[in-house]
Amino acid sequence: MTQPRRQVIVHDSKDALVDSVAGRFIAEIVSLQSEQSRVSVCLTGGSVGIGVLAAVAASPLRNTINWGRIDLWWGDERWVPAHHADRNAQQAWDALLGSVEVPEANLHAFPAADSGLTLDEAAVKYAEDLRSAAAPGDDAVAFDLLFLGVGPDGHVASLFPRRGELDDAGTVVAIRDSPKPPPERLSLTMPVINKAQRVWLVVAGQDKASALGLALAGASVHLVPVAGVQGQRETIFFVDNDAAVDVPRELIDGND
Ligand SMILES: O=C(O)[C@H](O)[C@@H](O)[C@H](O)[C@H](O)COP(=O)(O)O
Repeated sequence: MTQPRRQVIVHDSKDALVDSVAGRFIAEIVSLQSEQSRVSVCLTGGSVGIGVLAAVAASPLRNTINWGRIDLWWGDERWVPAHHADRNAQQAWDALLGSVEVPEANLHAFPAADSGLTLDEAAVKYAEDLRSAAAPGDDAVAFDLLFLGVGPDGHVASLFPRRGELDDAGTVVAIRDSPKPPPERLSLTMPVINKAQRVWLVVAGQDKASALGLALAGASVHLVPVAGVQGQRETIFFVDNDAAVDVPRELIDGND
């Protein structure tokens, strides 16, 4: 098996980044749908991840994607009611999913805080959903494409530095006392993130520069969780100029 590809692509601004990634996303999904009957995509929360979805919605090419043949999952979720403004799935619906013909059955959102489940039961339920959609013998879906945002502390999904969840060998974890509000969340684990064929990280802002620079210079996953991210085929960091200031120059693949 060839070595997984890692790229850092720098954009002049956050707006340029989300527009470019939206275009690449549409092209990638159309290409994948020409090769396979269904495509699985794992979405992220965060302003840049949601910005990409809004840019997809604004694209005249958005319906070149066959929304009937794409399964959408989430990398993490805030433990809030189903239609709460802070909910990643609600933000994705508002930004894009409410504007395209994606069947309800294709949306695999985490249970919400008003689902009647406890936080721990919700984690178990999502793990069961991942397992039932996985290849035979596998414990979770191997996503064709998984998006991640990155926090100023290097967190991805809801996996934060120096926390036990980083070493969890399961598939879904319940998060309490999250450093990023709200305090209770649900998250995929690092093994499930890294099972994805393609991982696209979307990172903007000066406040991310240090964590990104540390991660790309080889810091440990416990210090900056983004350091532990590695897709099976590719890992692409889409960053704006502000977030790229501490990235070793030799790692930058040019500007989009
Ligand atoms: O639920 C969440 O909050 C996100 O999943 C989180 O991991 C986010 O992606 C990062 O905090 C980056 O957020 P920004 O893109 O807004 O910087």
